[in-house]
Amino acid sequence: MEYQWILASASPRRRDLLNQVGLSFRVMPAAGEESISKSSPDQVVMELARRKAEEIASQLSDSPGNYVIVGADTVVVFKEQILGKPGDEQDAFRVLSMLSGQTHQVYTGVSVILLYTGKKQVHTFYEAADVTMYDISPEEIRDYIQTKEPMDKAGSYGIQGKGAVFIKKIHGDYNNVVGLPVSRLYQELKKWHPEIFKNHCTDGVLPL
Ligand SMILES: Cc1cn([C@H]2C[C@H](O)[C@@H](COP(=O)(O)OP(=O)(O)OP(=O)(O)O)O2)c(=O)[nH]c1=O
Repeated sequence: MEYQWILASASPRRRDLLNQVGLSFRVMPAAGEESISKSSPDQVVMELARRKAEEIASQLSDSPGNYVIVGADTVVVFKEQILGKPGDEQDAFRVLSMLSGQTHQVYTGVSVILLYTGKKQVHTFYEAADVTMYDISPEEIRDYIQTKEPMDKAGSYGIQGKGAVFIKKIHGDYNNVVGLPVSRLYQELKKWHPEIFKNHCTDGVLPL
């Protein structure tokens, strides 16, 4: 069976990560209703990821063909607070001051919807990692915010960008912090529906 892969995300980082592993896919960003009632971080990221994938699945439900739709959501968690993207620069300053010198968690939820021959199947999981930051001075935080890099990122930093200079150590999957745990995604899908990789790898390396 032939599948078309769809990344239900506007995140350039997620697009880069899927490209990195050689998948061929189309991007269809979901508007994503990101408000959610109070819940644990793992439930929050799985629910938000599922909503993004569901939104695109409903747009494609009348289109002929078979689809693999991938949605994801990333949050930072510190002392039981769930931190998404900063509301403004002041908020980014507050968040980075809080994370300075501390260890926080990054949760990414991933939801995959398979649409085939009129059927729908959903598989959702999450991955978490610990990230420890060096002390960051108020001046460094101000300079970093000037770069604008924090503004579209959960926890107000990008480990893959200039924010790398603040990272002391990480325990877990680096790509999970960037926004998509591609190895876990691959391992989950290989178990769930190995045939969906067929003919979808730009270089023929993936399975297989
Ligand atoms: C912690 C961290 C997050 N992020 C990013 C990943 C996500 O893109 C973003 C969290 O916001 P999300 O709402 O997960 O994703 P998004 O709005 O960018 O894209 P979409 O909803 O369309 O899928 O934070 C980094 O790029 N680097 C980091 O180190």
